[in-house]
Amino acid sequence: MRTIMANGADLHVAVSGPETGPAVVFANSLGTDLRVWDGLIPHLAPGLRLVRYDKRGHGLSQETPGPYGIEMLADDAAALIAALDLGRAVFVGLSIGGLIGLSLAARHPGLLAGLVVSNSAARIGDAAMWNARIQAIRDGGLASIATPTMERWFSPAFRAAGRDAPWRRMLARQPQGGYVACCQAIAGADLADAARALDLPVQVIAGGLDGSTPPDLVRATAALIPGARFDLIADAGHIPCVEAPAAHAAILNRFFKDIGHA
Ligand SMILES: O=C(O)CC1=CCC(=O)O1
Repeated sequence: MRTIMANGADLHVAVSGPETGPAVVFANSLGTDLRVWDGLIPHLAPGLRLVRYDKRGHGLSQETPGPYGIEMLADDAAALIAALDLGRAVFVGLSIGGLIGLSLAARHPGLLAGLVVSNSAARIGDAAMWNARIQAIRDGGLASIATPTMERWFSPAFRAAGRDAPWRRMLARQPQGGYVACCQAIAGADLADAARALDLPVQVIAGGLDGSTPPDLVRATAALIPGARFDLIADAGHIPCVEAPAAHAAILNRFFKDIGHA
């Protein structure tokens, strides 16, 4: 177990692969921790230096008092990349991780060789939606929102097979204050202008059965980003690294190869 002090928060990280390999940093979604990438890692091309981390207020990372902002979470990621001396990394962001990636690319372009925005958008939901979710959590805790969350995260087939059960437990065990603080960060984030101004290779990925960031929303964000590629994983929900890890990794491997990050 390793933690790194980054931008005033002690962040839990998992680092693997050769020290000199091109670096890839993975930022996971709201209500998950870095284990969300476990099934994807074996499908990735060899030789990469892989860095997974729990964002502030999630997993084993420090839960500092909220509210958080996307810029703060992006600066956390920048501090982590600098502390690990990764050079120019590819940042792979899932959902709120994608918002963090868009902000990171805008605020710290020199740190990145490329960006993957997976199951995310320049703007996710609106303030009323996030405030209602925060209120529901304050009233009933994270377990009380687990069923509708699983319906947004995973396809009907995945849930019918009971494969959502461990992820339901993962959601319920996240620090409640950290989850709420990240909801506040998402509610305040609109990265459309940042997306339009990006000047780096970008891969955007959507899940055909995503109930949180539906494919049309993700595609619309891809259309904002100059030169961005877009791919759809038709039979996956919001978390394709869990539900369709081989398909998710295949898109990442092709992107890394095409931009010479391999
Ligand atoms: O709706 C959800 O719970 C999924 C989600 C939205 C932003 C994020 O990171 O995850």
